Amino acid sequence: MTVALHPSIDNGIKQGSGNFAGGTLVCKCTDHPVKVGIKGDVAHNHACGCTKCWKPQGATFSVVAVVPRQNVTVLENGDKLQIVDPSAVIQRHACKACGTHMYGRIENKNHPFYGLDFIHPELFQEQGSQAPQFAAFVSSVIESGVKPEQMSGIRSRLKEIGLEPYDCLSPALMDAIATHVAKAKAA
Ligand SMILES: N[C@@H](CCC(=O)N[C@@H](CSCO)C(=O)NCC(=O)O)C(=O)O
Ligand SMILES: [Zn+2]
Ligand SMILES: [Zn+2]
Repeated sequence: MTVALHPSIDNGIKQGSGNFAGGTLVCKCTDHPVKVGIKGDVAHNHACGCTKCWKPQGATFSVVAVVPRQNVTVLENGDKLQIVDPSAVIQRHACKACGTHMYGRIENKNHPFYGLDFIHPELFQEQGSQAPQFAAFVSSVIESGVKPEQMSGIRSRLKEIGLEPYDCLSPALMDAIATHVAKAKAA
């Protein structure tokens, strides 16, 4: 049986259009859904195995990407949003009614990723945003109950669909973090 990762990638990765102009993220509520507008395409889209990122029912991974924070606007029913964990680095604004995370914001101005918000592209009403590029925090799925002996099958399946598995972030993002830290130390 094929390992289930996340419904938006289990049947293969659908490539983005390359010219996605942005769209609207919609939560799972049938009544008064929260709507968040996103300008432009997402970047660094990835499957994330960490325990903190929102996953749809039954999924082992989340699919999460970043956008500049100035490109994110709450359009409708923002009164339903609440911060899941105010002490987390990424403050995830979730719908109180259905639990869907609409955007995650970093408020610490010294953080390497300050200025970027984390969003879940599967919530776009529109098609064509950037496809997932890699898988991050893969070993962390064990913290959500996956058995260590299942990891080999999970990593193989990620590679099969074209997502290189990493146990932290991708080399490009880890390099960006290290560059930020090195510059801060030098200053
Ligand atoms: N093993 C932990 C890892 C959690 C973690 O560090 N997650 C990352 C990636 S989230 C999107 O890629 C992170 O930056 N978290 C900061 C935060 O969540 O505030 C676990 O699984 O919980
Ligand atoms: Zn909702
Ligand atoms: Zn995560």
